[in-house]
Amino acid sequence: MVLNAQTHSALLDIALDLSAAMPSQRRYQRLIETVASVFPCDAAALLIVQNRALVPVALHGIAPELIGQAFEPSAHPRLERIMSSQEPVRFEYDSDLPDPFDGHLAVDIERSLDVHACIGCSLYAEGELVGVLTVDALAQGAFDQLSDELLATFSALAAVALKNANLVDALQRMGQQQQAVARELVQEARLREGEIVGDSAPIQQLKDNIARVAASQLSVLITGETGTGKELVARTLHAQSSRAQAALVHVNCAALPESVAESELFGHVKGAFTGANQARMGKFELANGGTLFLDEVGELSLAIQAKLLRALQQGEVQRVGADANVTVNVRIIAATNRDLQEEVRQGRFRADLYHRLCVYPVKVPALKEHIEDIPLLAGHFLQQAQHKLGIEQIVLHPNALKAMQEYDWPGNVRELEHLMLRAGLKARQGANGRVRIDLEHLEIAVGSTTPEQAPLSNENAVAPIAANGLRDAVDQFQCQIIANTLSKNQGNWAQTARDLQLDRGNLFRLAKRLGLKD
Ligand SMILES: Nc1ncnc2c1ncn2[C@@H]1O[C@H](COP(=O)(O)OP(=O)(O)OP(=O)(O)O)[C@@H](O)[C@H]1O
Repeated sequence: MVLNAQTHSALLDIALDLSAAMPSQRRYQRLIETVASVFPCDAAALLIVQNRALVPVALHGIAPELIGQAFEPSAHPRLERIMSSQEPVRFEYDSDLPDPFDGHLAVDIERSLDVHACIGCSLYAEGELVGVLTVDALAQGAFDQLSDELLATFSALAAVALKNANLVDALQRMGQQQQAVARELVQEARLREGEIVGDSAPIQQLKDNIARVAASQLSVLITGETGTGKELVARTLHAQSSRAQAALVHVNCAALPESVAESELFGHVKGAFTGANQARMGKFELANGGTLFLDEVGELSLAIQAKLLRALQQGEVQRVGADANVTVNVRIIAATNRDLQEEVRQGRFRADLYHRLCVYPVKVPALKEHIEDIPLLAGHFLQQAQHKLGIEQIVLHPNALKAMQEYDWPGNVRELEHLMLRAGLKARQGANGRVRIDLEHLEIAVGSTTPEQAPLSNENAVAPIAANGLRDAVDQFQCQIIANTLSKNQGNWAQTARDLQLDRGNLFRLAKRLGLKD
């Protein structure tokens, strides 16, 4: 086959395009334009096989609205003929098989349809039929000089181009699907695990601080008012540390009665005391290789503080009743809402323990110090409320937001979290699907009255009978009472159960049924 310079450069163009990164549509159009520039034709079409039909993806000299339409081979005998042959098919100028593009060709070809030349090539890539290329010309015998060899060369290149574009499309689709799945997973993980929300300067500084110390093995003391997010900070710190794959063991020092504190922290051997029927690991051993989070560390008695200090100094623990020590490799993160330095001054906290714990102090700001994060935080908690309460969409009225920005937040972020859940519950009454939280749904009085001081209005006390009947109204009323009491008790379920004179297990079950608890 002897190629002239124009044909040679056209083939080269197609070959080069094969490896170039470009959108499929552009790849197809460049291919058909190259074909049209080499073949003495007035119209050309590139069609791909999709669900056994042929779909035009690039056209030259044919009405562009045909792109994307499906041509069933059974209804278009010329296309059927081309598809069933692996050689180029030349249709006689007077062939009585109808042209698939009848009525859509450029005007002058249309007029001479009965006397035009037409060739079709099936496009095979790796033995698979991927498409069809057709060329039409006004002039009778226009393609007589074209060799089958040249047609086959173009067809082979066109087939590979189609196959490539299909692959790229499929990969992109897969990529998009994977991205969507990944986005969902991230969203889910965020909702489950919790992330530090906020982009104010104090929160940014907090995040920087966490990132800085996470990679080290230093003991960290997290301080801040109640509900500011100290536990969340501890979890984030552990998750960003090299111990992230190991356990984060949480010890609530405030809930550790003196009598069992030593055994809880260091474990015991069988028979160490009455009722010790089995040996048991303490929290230190459980956290071996990981992180031990001593929450509310300021509540520990001086006696336990002494034992804790010894364990930290020696890197060893002794189970109650045991003779030998066990070596442990534990990173300590402690948290308190007390002013520990003041506690040291008052003789209630050991100075040496304080210095061991406070190698790297991290202070979590009170919510009133980063009030500019309220919109982000409120949005975050409303999204959670939306999930918990099965609401389609919750929006916040600007007046409600303004009131929240003027409020004092003595209970900090936890108070905001509970307020958003309660407001969602209230606003949901009688609404279907979409819910808007207005000022009236918030229990904060403008002028910084705390919720506890706000009078319990009739509306708060008794939920109106909802559209869904008494059962729904009772549920909503119970929800409201539990959420209110929980908020008053700063999220403490045991105290809430006591206040409501309910057994804790019964309260948990009820809260779960009402969607207040996971
Ligand atoms: N910046 C924040 N972004 C998202 N959620 C937050 C943030 N700060 C706190 N929270 C949420 O507020 C709630 C209270 O936080 P957390 O329990 O960590 O507070 P705390 O300071 O440990 O409280 P306490 O001193 O009473 O133990 C949690 O549900 C936590 O996920």
